Amino acid sequence: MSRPPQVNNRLLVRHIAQPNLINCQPDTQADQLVQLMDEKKIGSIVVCEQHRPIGIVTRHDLINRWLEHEATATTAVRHFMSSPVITISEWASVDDAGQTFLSHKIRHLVVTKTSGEACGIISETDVVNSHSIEHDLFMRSVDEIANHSPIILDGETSVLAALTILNESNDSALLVRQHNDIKGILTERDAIKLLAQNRQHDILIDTCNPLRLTIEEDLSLYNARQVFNQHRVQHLAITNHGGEITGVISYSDILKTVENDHIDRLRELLSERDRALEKSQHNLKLADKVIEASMEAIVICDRHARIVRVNPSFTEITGYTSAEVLGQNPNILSSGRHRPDFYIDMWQHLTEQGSWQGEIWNRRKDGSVYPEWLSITAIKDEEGEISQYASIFTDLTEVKKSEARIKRLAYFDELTRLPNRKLFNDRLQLSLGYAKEHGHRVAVAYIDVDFFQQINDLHGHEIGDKVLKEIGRRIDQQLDDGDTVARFGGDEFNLILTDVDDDDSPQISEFLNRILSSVSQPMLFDDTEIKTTVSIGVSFFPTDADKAEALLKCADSAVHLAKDFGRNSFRFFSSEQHRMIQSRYQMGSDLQVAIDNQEFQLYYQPKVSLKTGKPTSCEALLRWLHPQLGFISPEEFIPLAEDLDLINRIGHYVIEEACRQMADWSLQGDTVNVAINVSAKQFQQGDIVEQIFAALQQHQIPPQQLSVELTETSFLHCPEETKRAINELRSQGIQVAIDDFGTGYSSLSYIRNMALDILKIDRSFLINLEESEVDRAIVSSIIEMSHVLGLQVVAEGIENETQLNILKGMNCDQLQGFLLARPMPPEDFRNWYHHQMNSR
Ligand SMILES: Nc1nc2c(ncn2[C@@H]2O[C@H](COP(=O)(O)O[C@H]3[C@@H](O)[C@H](n4cnc5c(=O)[nH]c(N)nc54)O[C@@H]3COP(=O)(O)O)[C@@H](O)[C@H]2O)c(=O)[nH]1
Repeated sequence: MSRPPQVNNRLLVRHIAQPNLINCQPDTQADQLVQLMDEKKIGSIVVCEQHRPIGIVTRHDLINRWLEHEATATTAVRHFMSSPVITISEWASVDDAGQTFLSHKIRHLVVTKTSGEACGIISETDVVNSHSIEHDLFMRSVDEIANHSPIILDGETSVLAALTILNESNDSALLVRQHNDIKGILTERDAIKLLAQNRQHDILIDTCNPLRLTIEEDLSLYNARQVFNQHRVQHLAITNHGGEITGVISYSDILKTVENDHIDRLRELLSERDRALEKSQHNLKLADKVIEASMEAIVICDRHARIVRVNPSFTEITGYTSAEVLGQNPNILSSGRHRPDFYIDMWQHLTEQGSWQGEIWNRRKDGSVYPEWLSITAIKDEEGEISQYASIFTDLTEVKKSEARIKRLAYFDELTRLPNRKLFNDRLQLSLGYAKEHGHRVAVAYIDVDFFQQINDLHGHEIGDKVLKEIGRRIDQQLDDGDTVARFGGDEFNLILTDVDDDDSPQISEFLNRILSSVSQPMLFDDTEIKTTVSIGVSFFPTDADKAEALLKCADSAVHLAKDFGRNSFRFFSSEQHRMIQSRYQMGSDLQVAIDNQEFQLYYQPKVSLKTGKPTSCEALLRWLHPQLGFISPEEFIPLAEDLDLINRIGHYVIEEACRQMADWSLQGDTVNVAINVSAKQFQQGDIVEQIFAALQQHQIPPQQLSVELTETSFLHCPEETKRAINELRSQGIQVAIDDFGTGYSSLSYIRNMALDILKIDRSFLINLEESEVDRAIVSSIIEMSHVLGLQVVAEGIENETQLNILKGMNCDQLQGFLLARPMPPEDFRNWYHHQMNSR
């Protein structure tokens, strides 16, 4: 049989128990017990059956029994013993024994072996004596605890009567008086002796036990105890300083006193223990709640790494219920992603350092692998041995997703999921580095969506976004491994092509044609069909540039070439373009100077009525006389001025000069109506209307003499501002014309909404008027529809009589073109005008 664990440094019952247990059989008679108790001078006898305690009889029980049932001295003890017997294991602590005494209100405990056999007895006194009570005994005097009102009986009292009185009282001794003096003492032990001698009936108490020994009442209990031990007595009478008997003190009173103190201390100890227990139970409950409610998964394992507890978050994360994992090793969660070394290191660290934490991949019940942040702590017991492992982990799946998203945002375009500018640049640098090392070529393409703004304006941004995504997808589909398509934002896409043979190889042209063809296929979003195209500009490393930024600039400039070519096409960057770019930069700075130096002039080109053949008005056309380069076409510098935000200053000159010229002609007696061109960007500035009204006012020109020509792009880029400006201009009598009709979006609904006066058909429709039936049909329709909308129609770019005759048949209102007159300086125009007005 294994020995119960020894409680460290704690006194055990077996250390203080009296081992020679006096016991008897259950059928032992009462009178035999009295003999035994008297003979052994003991206070109690244990009744055993097959060595197991089944009852107990004390001195007090026996006297009581004797007095009540005198005639039954032969009664077997089983009939009056106290049963069952409260026992205590020899391995229990003395404190536990003290607690048992208290809780059962008894004075003796039978000590048993682990087998249950009785092996000794322990009294409350033994427990008290086991503690260091000397100090307490010193601190108290006999006077403090003595019984100062003892039972005092006359010496003539019979023993039987005295015992009856004693038995009925709580006292264990009484004093005997003779002639007013205390002469003797009668105790329970004396009673047992008398019972044993069967003399209780025939004698008086004055003969029992003469008083031989007294102690003074101010004696310390420590000294009193020594007297008791020295004389082997249980009771003593006490005296005051005058030698007068003042009370009785018993040995057990002394012990009881200390015992009471001890019990008080024990009680305090117990209640402290209760409080601690309550607190720890409370803490346990709290810990329990925390574990249950924790958002983090918690796993508790025993010393053998077997799972003994998991919380609901564990089940939520792993999919395993508590019942499925209890008793299992946590390696049931292993994902297989870590090498065995990983786990070996982890356990080694855990054992040596007491904890481990880190990121680990585990597998859920459904087989999916997930990342978690795991902290394991080894918990040690009182002996310092690892008794448990507590693991806490959080699912990092969402964190990883966020990290991936942040990474994606940093390197990828959110809308199309294609690489963004940053990633594109990184990859381009890498590609160029590699190409330099190995003598390879790299192509960079700049892809711009044609008329994307119109898609947004017409169908809304949601569809616009879908179109961009689809274009990105279609381009991506055409790429080989190692190539990159990126979106920098807006409607721009960029390509890196790494496997390029030659700058103008059919291979790259075929590839670019595939992109053009793929993008131009119709797209269907819900019920909306969208058709769009792209323009592509391409530059090559190392031919065009050897740096990433320069290559992108070259591709950007080539895309303009593709757009000029009519869009839905690609163009390679050329050295001619390179020169043009250079000259464009130069022109930009020259333009600034031109504004300051007033290098501009206005030329005037007449418009003639088809019916009368007489001039109706003229169009003011801007000329820049460059000091070195001579005349520069507005087609060249107006877009540049728009790009450089110089158009407003230039436009202001045009308004001012046209009005000044009208005033000048007016002074000379000619009222000439003039049309000025207004760029879409001028509407964005916001004060175009004010500028016009101010100039008219300043030069005293009636508004009806002025008309404004604007292109369709003004409606597209800033429809609200344009509409407001048009309404204000028209409200003052200024006519508004839509220029170059047919080259842009050609929407008649715009024209109706904008409330215009004049529509100018672009000259591109007139070039092939004679040969092209389609063009004739288009022009004729435009004229007809314009008339329905109440608009005057001007056909521009008339260069020959055939065009003139065809337009006459179409009922066009006015004509403009080289056939009639080229744009002229003001003086020439005036001469021409006079000539025309005066001719027949
Ligand atoms: N925002 C401003 N734009 C202006 C201004 N002045 C001119 N422009 C625009 O520049 C473009 C080119 O103008 P220009 O070089 O002056 O060419 C005009 C005519 O010379 C040309 N034209 C006229 N008749 C014929 C012809 O029979 N054949 C032929 N090949 N060309 C011809 O057309 C231009 C006038 O076109 P339009 O304005 O569309 O009526 C041009 O777009 C101008 O609008 C300015 O001050 N501000």
